[in-house]
Amino acid sequence: MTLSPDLTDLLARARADLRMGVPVVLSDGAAGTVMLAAETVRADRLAGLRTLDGTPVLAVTARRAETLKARAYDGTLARIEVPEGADVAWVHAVADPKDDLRTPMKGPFVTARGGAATMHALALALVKSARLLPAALLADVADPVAFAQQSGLTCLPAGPSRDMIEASSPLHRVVQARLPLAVSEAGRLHVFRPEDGGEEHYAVEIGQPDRSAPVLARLHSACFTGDLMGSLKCDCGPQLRAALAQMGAEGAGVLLYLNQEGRGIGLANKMRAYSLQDQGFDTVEANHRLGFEDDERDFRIGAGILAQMGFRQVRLMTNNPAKIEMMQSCGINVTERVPLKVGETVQNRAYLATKAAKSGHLF
Ligand SMILES: Nc1nc2c(ncn2[C@@H]2O[C@H](COP(=O)(O)OP(=O)(O)OP(=O)(O)O)[C@@H](O)[C@H]2O)c(=O)[nH]1
Ligand SMILES: [Zn+2]
Repeated sequence: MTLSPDLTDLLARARADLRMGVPVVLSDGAAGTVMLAAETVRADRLAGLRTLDGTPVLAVTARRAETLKARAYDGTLARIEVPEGADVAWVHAVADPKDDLRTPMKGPFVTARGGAATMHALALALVKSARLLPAALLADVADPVAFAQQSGLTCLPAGPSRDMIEASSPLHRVVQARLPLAVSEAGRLHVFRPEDGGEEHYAVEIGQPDRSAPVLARLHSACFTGDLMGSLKCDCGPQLRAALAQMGAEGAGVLLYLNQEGRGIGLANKMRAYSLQDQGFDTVEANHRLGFEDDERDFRIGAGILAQMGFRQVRLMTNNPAKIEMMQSCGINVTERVPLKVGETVQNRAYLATKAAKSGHLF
């Protein structure tokens, strides 16, 4: 039926539900699971989860499990059994590292071994894509489709949903218009929107770059604190302005403003990482303690936008070799790396040094 939501719509709904604390049902034919985001779970919903067929488990990433000293038998994740008396505060304390140093002895945790962890991996991919803490509560349910219908919950087919989350949703240009800028009056802004209702991304085109020659390009990831607030903790704001200035001076270029705040974890999680940095952890350690990888960005998004705009060769303004590798593997030829070394401050010196030492940044 064409009026019914398709899988893309259901995924967008599921993300919104999880952010509100509403459960989502994952179905694999006859078997199924009800999931909740650990960050937004409420006491009544946790109690509801306990009335289902299976004992609830809290799925966390292997990164978070490492900090918690919980055994991760499933490779990239661990299924922590939720003890009988555990309440919402227990769930939050396991998922969120903010009080780890004050209360280091959270365990011991019992983690599940054997059996499939496919649903758990999907649940973690979903909460991550909803920009929540990477932890989810799950409990089995016998007839998932009927249960979802009775309870008015969004029901996702597990296999195809995972593929779609990992493939990242196709982007379409919705509008473009002239945007005179301080660096160049010949500016244009293009807005790209993903089919799954996720974050929009923008491209600022300066002048009329020749599509048959390498274009001066910058893939800039959103940084609310650095780009807009003038934060001294990173170099993003100066990098953004320096890139635009160089494009203005050369008369042509393209800057992608990708809404991948906090290297893809979202602003709330980035602020959690900042809070951990105030406890003494560096930028990479903070991400790991939260349960994320160092960098959760999907650079295929940027490559896809460049290709849609007709750019196949770039002179890429970056200090990050991973961006160059990703562009090349996505079919964008990086003919030259243009260094972007600006904005070092007393406050961001250690941050930049960590990026050089642990993430291979070139300074
Ligand atoms: N998780 C996390 N994200 C951060 C932190 N500091 C800055 N960011 C984010 O890091 C990203 C920086 O993006 P970019 O400047 O495009 O990328 P880069 O990897 O530094 O590479 P180049 O700037 O191209 O050399 C932005 O999304 C910021 O919001 C931090 O301490 N933790
Ligand atoms: Zn920044």
